[in-house]
Amino acid sequence: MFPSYDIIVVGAGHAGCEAAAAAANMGSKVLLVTMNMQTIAQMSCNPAMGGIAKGQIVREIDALGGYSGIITDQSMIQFRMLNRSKGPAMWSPRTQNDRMLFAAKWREALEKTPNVDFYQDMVKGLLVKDGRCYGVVTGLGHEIKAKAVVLTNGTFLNGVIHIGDKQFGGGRVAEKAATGITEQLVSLGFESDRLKTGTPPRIDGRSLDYSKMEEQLGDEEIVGFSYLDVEKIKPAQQRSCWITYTSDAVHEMLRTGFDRSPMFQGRIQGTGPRYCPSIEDKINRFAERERHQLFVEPEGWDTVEIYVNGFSTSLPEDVQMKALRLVPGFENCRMFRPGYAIEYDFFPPTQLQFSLETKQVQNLFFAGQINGTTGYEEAACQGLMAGINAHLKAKEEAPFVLKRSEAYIGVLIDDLINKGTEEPYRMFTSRAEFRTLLRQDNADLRLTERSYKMGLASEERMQKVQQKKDGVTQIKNILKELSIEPEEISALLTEKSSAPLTQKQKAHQILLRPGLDIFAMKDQVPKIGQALAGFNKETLEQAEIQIKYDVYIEKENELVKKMSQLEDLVIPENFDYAKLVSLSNEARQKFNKIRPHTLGQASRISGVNPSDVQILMVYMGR
Ligand SMILES: Cc1cc2nc3c(=O)[nH]c(=O)nc-3n(C[C@H](O)[C@H](O)[C@H](O)COP(=O)(O)OP(=O)(O)OC[C@H]3O[C@@H](n4cnc5c(N)ncnc54)[C@H](O)[C@@H]3O)c2cc1C
Repeated sequence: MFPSYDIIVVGAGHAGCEAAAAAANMGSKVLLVTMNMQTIAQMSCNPAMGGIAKGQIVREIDALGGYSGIITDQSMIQFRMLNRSKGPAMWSPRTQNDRMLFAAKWREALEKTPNVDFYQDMVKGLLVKDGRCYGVVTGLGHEIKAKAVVLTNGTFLNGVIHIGDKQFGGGRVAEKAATGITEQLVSLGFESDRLKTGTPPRIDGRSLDYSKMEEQLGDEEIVGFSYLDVEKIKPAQQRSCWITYTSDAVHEMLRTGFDRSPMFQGRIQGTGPRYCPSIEDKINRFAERERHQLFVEPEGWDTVEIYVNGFSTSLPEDVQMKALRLVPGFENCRMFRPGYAIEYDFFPPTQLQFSLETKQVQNLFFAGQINGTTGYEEAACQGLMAGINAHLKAKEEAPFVLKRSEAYIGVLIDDLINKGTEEPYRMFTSRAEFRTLLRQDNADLRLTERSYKMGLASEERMQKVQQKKDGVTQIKNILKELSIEPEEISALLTEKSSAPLTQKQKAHQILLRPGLDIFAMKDQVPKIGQALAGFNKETLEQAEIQIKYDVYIEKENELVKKMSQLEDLVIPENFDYAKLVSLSNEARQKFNKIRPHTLGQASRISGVNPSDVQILMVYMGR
């Protein structure tokens, strides 16, 4: 019934969809097996993409030729560039999306991708022989063969849902849990563990009083995620979000449910996301806080359903409802669906190689929540990388690995593999040491060419990047050569409270002044306006960032060079750590388990001290 495939992707969540698209676009014949084809690219939690650090990841996925950026742009109902008041390293795009449109666009995009076949069934096990995976076995008993398999099971592996004292199996509410895979992998020597996450109740927007809330408008300019020209909504069409707050009364009401809370009664085994806690966790941990902010977010264009961001909970439904009705604007609210918590199996990611192939079983790749991460963006980027690497493995080519200095995706995978995770891992800008280099505005400059050379990013993408690169160089040269007389710019300098020029100065030098920007200079100084006519906004902005932040960028580049010296020191594959008696026990255990490839990698493993690295270095003759 089934031909033999190059790649089988198990699960059509954010990771699975990107994995299937990437492998297929590189030329592999792909089968996407998922339990329910109606839930392809389902947003399990809030209908939003991007945000701090996550926005950078979506831009990187797009730069590499993934679909998440395009689909997010096509389905957004609101756009905001967060952190605009800070330096560009911190700018992070974020969208509110139409949940159903997002999923529909993903399915459409996959159906239009040549080389992707679909099959709806639950994968119950893997075909493994001599330490190599060569296919899957489904619930209906089909054995389907492939050169490599990517597992992206999300929260479905032995998932258990909790609402108050009710508890039932499920991968998401109203969807079955997946069984069989964990048990088989454990029997093959994999370690698995439990994590948990939660989601808030969904409310009927017609029952809310928005006059009691603060309106949160979208930006006046919509930048979007994709570097391609994707048609987006007009700023005026955007839907607003709203802000309201909990209060002491709300907290008191929530506390009445603590005795039936799965979290406080110890009925949930897994660790939850520290940075995205449930409301009961927040009022418990931050008891001194009088109120917590709630974001009231529409779920789409044609629905009245509302997502109450910040009110994730697994308390009993009656308590959820009573507490919500004490929130300003929610006095008469009607509930569509209660909030719930879910716990599920994951596989500590220290069991993976940088390609996301497992160490124990060759040609088997893991991506997404199965690796202990949380978030659509974190899942999608792993899916993309696993899809690329599964394709490369099937073609017997070298893996594609991104360094920490090249992409947030590199930081994420490096963290997972070297540090593992004991709680759901999400990305933050603080996890990246080279933030000035890893900006959302330059992901295309950083990554597209590499992807193009590998056969993933399209010709169109590559041409756009080349144009941008050339344009930036030209703008920088123009500004370096263009002399501005004091009287030509005096009005602008006065307006910006900047000291007047005493003699002519190069435009490049003037742009370095705080408060001055390239667009004002272009608009108000005719000579500059003429010289820069013909460059688009994105290219001008890029040139400005590179000019203004040149010193910081250079500093980070220097640091990258220094750090890469350790990255170049390769540790022999079968290195015997038992020989190094002065290593700490913890370091020896971790080195044996993770088997770092370089001294750089060894230095980043959690529990390894600089002294351990020094011992290694001395032994290796440095
Ligand atoms: C209740 C809940 C709350 C969440 N809250 C947040 C949050 O607040 N913030 C946040 O950032 N993230 C949150 N998440 C996480 C976010 O949804 C996930 O990180 C993201 O969706 C993971 O993507 P994924 O592709 O790894 O898996 P998923 O999106 O879970 O997709 C898994 C896919 O695999 C399929 N599948 C599973 N097992 C099998 C099998 N054996 N055979 C065939 N198909 C299979 C499923 O049908 C599904 O299509 C939440 C998730 C849930 C469920």
